[in-house]
Amino acid sequence: MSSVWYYLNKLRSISGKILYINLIGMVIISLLEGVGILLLIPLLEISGLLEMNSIVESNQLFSQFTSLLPPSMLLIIILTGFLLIMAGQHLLHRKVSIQNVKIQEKFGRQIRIDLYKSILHSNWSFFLRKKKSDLINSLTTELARVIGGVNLVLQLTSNFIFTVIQIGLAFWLSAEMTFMVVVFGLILSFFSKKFIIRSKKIGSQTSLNAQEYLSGVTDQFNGIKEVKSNLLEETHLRWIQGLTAKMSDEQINYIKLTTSSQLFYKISSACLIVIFLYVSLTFFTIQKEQLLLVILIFSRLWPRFTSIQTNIEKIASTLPAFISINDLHKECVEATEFNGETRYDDNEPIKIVKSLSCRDIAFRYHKKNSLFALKDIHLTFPVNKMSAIVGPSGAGKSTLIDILMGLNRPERGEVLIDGIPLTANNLLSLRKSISYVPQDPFLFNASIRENLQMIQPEATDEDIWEALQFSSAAEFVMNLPEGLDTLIGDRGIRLSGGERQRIVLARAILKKPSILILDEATSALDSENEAKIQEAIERLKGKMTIIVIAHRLSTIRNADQVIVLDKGRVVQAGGFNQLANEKKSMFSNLLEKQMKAIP
Ligand SMILES: Nc1ncnc2c1ncn2[C@@H]1O[C@H](COP(=O)(O)OP(=O)(O)OP(=O)(O)O)[C@@H](O)[C@H]1O
Repeated sequence: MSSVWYYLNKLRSISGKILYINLIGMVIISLLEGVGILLLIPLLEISGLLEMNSIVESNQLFSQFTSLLPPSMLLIIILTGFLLIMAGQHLLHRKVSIQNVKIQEKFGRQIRIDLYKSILHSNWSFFLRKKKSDLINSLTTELARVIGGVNLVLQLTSNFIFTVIQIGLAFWLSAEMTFMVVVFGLILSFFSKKFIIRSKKIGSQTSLNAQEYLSGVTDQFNGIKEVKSNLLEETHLRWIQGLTAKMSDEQINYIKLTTSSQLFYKISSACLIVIFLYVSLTFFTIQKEQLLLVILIFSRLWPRFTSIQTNIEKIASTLPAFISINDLHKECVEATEFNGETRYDDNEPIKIVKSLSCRDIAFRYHKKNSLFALKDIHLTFPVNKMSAIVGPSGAGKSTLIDILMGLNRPERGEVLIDGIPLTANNLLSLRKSISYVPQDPFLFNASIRENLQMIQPEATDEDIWEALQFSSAAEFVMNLPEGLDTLIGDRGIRLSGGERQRIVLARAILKKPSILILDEATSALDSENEAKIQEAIERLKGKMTIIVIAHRLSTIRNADQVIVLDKGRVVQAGGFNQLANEKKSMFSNLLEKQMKAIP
């Protein structure tokens, strides 16, 4: 329940005093409804159906009131009063309902933003641990269940207020009878605990199924080429048939559960009325007028008991979503990269004067696992020089880059910027001065211009064309149907791997970084384009610090230094020719293999 309290508190702080005003509105609506029913008393008296003075002592109030009115006007006055009270109640009800939706929307929007923000601000190791589809599921399905759950709590509160007021009115009419019904209601709610527990269990299953569904569908569409080329359609169809059957069963079980709890309540209410009538007529010599009124009130009250029960069951089924969203939120807070006051715009890019370096760095992805992805790393990346990192697959090249960018924190040792350790204080500034081109470049579903301006919103067309020219992308962009305004990605035209890489490179250059990091940036290029990018990088040399991860050693011939990694350690470092001449070394081996591979 602590997760529910957490979100109720949030609701309170997000909505402010309007929440309490609305709760008071609900109380007034319930009171007006009660008064409306009480007005039936003088009506029934006038109609001669009942003799009201005989009902309860408190009704003498009505008699005193009605005796003040002229008898000929009595019916009209009471009917007008009834009409005004009902109209007032419905008008207020409308206002409160609209206000409720406003409160719910504001709350829903705010917690969506808060969760999204805390996910975005989490550190890189959080993203390495988490499945993308689970995060999407949390931000969509689970969050919607939490918002729905909070709305249910609001409904429960209004039901509760209504019920308490109605009980109060019923007490006024007959304390013994009301006491009996309330005791009966409490006994029933004790027995209906098992429905609530089962609801929570079904709710947990709902969460698991939704997670499995989204994760499976995302994986399969991401790998649709493998699915089609390996004829895996049938296997995946069987998976979805199995999972959807499980989801249907779970929904049917939930409906069975809620309908049986309602059945339980309805049969119990029939029993209650029978017992009530029997006890009243046999032991309490109750008058028929009083009986009629109490039945009138309880016929309105009892459905409220049932809906309180249904509300609690529904809330129980959303509890697992509350717990999972709350846990995710806590995990994000623990994994926050920067503290809450950090303003992204306030940090200027860092100006490196001498070098970026690593001092005695060691890093493991899993602390329990003794395997070090990097160990004993002492390196210096001189400013405005080009450094290349090479090594076999799994050597730790990408891990080293992630540490340099401050995405991963070393377990031992530190990254130094001109001798100053990289900490949370200068991390943002460092990131602002870096442009990174990943192995698998990502482009948004937008035009080429938007994709480039995303990183540098104030870039002019001239800047964009210059960057495209630089990355050898200008020619093919010019030939696209709408030039810079051509849509790319899923909804636009498809670009080849090489074209995508050149656009992403142009985007990186547009930022005018002081450090350019290229992770296999030329891997998807043909030799002609690769040569063009080589020329471009040559042009950049001396203007910015360039760090390149390269598999194709031909691309790093002109690097100022080459660092060779193997099994997480630096095994060689020096100039290209110097390393190539070190016989029987890792570098000369790699070089030899590549020479042989070229026909
Ligand atoms: N998220 C991760 N969780 C656990 N281990 C990881 C993770 N990422 C990488 N590793 C491990 O760390 C080691 C270094 O991986 P890294 O990706 O840095 O190598 P690499 O030299 O960049 O390889 P490649 O050239 O194939 O991209 C490998 O043993 C790899 O299995």
